[in-house]
Amino acid sequence: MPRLSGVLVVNAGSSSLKYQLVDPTTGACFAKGLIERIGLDAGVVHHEVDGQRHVLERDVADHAAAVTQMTEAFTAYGPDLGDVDLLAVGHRVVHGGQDFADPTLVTDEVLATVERLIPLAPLHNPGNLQGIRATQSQFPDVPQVAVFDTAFHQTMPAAASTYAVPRAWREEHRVRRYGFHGTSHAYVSRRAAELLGRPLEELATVVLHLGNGASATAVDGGRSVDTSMGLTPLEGLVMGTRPGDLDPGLARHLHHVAGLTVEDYDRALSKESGLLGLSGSADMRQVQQRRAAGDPDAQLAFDVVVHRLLHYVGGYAAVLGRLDALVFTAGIGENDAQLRAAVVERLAGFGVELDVEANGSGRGERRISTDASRVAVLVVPTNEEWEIARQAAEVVHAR
Ligand SMILES: Nc1ncnc2c1ncn2[C@@H]1O[C@H](COP(=O)(O)OP(=O)(O)O)[C@@H](O)[C@H]1O
Ligand SMILES: CC(=O)OP(=O)(O)O
Ligand SMILES: [Mg+2]
Repeated sequence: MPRLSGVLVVNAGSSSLKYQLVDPTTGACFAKGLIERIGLDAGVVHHEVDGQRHVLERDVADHAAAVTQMTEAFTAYGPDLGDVDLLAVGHRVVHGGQDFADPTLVTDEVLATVERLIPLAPLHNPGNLQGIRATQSQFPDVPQVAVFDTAFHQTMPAAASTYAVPRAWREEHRVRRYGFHGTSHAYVSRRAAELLGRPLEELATVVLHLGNGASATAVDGGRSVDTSMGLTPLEGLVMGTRPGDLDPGLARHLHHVAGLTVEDYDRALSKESGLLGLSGSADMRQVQQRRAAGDPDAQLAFDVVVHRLLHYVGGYAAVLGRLDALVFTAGIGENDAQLRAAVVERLAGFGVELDVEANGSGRGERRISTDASRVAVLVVPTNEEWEIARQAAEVVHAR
């Protein structure tokens, strides 16, 4: 049998680590897994290969232990990584600041920069860093490539990336809008053009990445020109546990009326707001179940989510000056037909027309607007792992 060759993609979250062994050319996934509850009691390792799922309970103290569990799962259930030509390990790194506009070969200097940026992505960058260090020691001879969520948005014009705050904040502390989920927005906007059979260069697209974290991006000719997340992944849309846009006066108000510290405030906005704060559940499936049962809090949560989405879709159509395609992706965007319908039906006055059947019963990549619709509405499942593998392989080939 010919030896397998692929890129190992590692996406380390705050308490989880997702991995995939991917063919960077075709996107074929040879095996994938998820390690949950890192640093908590009763960790769980899920490994999926050849359509079979293996679930193991293991204590996983930290991300270094998770990388060891990952390689053990490959050895136990296949494919054995010792028999694979590993072209690279590709890492999702959430915050790259303004230092990285492209995927980058990991060096000590790159790691120092990712570490320096921890205060801007405290939920994400620490796990990313530990994941890289652990795979470096497990696979010392394999090139490690960092693929940044922020990179795709480095093309935003200054008008979109600048906050109207004092010069010292902007110049000394690099306070500006960076944007996230760039790997997903890049992949999805490119696939959308392919699906429409039109050159990416001529399309004006709004991509709605709606997962646990959520963001909207205005893409003009394949380049990000505005996005809803900012300095940190808290700005913009309503998310599972994050509120998105707020009045900046809120911090002072809560400090005065409730004595909230910066830490209290940050925890509430990172972990206790969004769908969770409004409805009691951070998970959109549960919100929908409660809403169907007549729960008014779940209904309000849904309405707030839709209202904020409309605000961004309309704003970005104006920023782009036209709109060819509106694209839904990630867990909610790909699976929640009711939410898509609620957004698209409110755009009827602009000539956007939902194909109710394609929206409700179709699956996978597809157009969900009628042929008469002035804007093509699409569902494009994201594939951040393939995009990371592709970009990592490009960096390695260019060396
Ligand atoms: N069938 C569905 N209907 C509504 N929401 C769904 C459905 N399937 C998944 N989701 C939602 O998708 C979200 C998770 O999205 P995902 O992209 O997997 O998140 P992440 O990768 O950021 O952890 C959750 O809110 C989940 O409830
Ligand atoms: C940047 C961000 O919010 O990522 P995630 O959706 O994985 O939480
Ligand atoms: Mg995600």
